[in-house]
Amino acid sequence: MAETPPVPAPDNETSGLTRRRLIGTVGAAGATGLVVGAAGGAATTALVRDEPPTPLSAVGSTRVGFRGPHQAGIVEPLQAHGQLVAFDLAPGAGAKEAAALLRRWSAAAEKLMAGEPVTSGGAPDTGIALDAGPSSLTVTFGFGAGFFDRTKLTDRRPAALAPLPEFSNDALESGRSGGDLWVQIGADDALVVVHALRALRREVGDAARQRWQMAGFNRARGATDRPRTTRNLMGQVDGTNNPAPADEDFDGHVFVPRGGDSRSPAWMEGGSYAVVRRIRMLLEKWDEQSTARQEAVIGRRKSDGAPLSGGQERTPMDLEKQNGEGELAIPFDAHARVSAPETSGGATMLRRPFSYHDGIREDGAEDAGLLFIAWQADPQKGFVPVQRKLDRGDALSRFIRHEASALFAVPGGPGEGEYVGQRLLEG
Ligand SMILES: C=CC1=C(C)c2cc3[nH]c(cc4nc(cc5[nH]c(cc1n2)c(C)c5CCC(=O)O)C(CCC(=O)O)=C4C)c(C)c3C=C
Ligand SMILES: [Fe+2]
Repeated sequence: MAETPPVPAPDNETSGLTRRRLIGTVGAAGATGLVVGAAGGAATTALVRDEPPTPLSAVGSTRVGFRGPHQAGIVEPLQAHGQLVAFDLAPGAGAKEAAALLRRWSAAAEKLMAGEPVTSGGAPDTGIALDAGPSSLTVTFGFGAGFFDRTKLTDRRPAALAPLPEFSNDALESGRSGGDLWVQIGADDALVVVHALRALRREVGDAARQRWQMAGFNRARGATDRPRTTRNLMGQVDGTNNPAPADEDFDGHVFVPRGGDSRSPAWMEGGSYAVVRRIRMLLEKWDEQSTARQEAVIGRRKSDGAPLSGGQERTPMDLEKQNGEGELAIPFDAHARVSAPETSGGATMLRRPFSYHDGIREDGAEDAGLLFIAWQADPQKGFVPVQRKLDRGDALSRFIRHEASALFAVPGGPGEGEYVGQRLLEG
């Protein structure tokens, strides 16, 4: 079937992230690449809703390509649902078992991202997504530092994958940090995400054990009336000053260059490094602050994300501007000022987070915050210098706790006939 151009997803866009990986939309249920439930999608819908069936919308039919220079799930617009899962290789599993797992995972991910069912070792598809389209599903795979020891590929471990330094504000839980292997799953439908999660987990077999899992969400496509950057659970517009793929130096900031560089071997060409931080928001304390105080903490207006130096959301911050009292309009310790490349020696990362809300903790506080995911060509030129500065003097740090941390080398996207990580495991 000839694929139609992708349908824009205005309310999911973040800072002009393009949909360049989106290979198109597929037509109404029954079209190539879509799977209709055993009883027929139309009949099922009519039975449940007592109304005529609606055609598959852009939300369900948007499909992202699995193959390409970069893995999917880095530059695509934020999806409404996500699962982050880390695994450790099983005792006794080495490079051979890891390569077989990555081969199985890649085959499954390609089918899942096309909206197709996945059978596993003779077991039929679980059926969880049988009547859904691909729903912008992306599956992304990464390697933690321990992977290279367990597979005896230590000499191929990138220098850029060195452990992150400790920060004074960290309260990290080891059980929810680190991991040999990482899978990021995102889609605009929750069942599509869980379908992918279960299909990929079934492929693991004896090769690895799950270490941790985190579920997240963003605003759903169609939930707002015009293009907007997403909001986080503090109510802030979050993502405005992300680098955009159209920026001249975007690839240099986010992806490892052709042939690698001094801190990344050639097998990482087209790849990126994902810093994953589970950051709890102290929401009760945050809610006690006036809106003016909350805005001063970030340096931007809560209503529309405009900088406190004036203008609209996309107006560049004027870091010198003073208010009527002769104070800096964007305070000295405002989060947006402290983290900006202009004040951090040009350090740049692409932030692509999910929010999370896991209920109430034992101390009665909300267990909610941000699954912060930062993408960069080298963490030493992105996350690390910025977090060092934030750790020293960020007004936001009084309202957040970093509770889990991981760093993964995410290799480039697979070429035709390749599996993800093949250049590492067979190169
Ligand atoms: C080390 C990197 C960063 C961490 C950790 C971090 C946590 C964090 N941030 C917000 C909310 C906002 N951040 C904003 C901007 C912003 N944040 C970082 C880096 C980290 N944030 C950067 C590099 C920037 C961009 C700075 C710039 O160039 O202007 C904003 C403002 C809007 C925007 O540009 O996105 C908000 C809001 C939270 C809630 C949080 C931890 C929970
Ligand atoms: Fe931030």
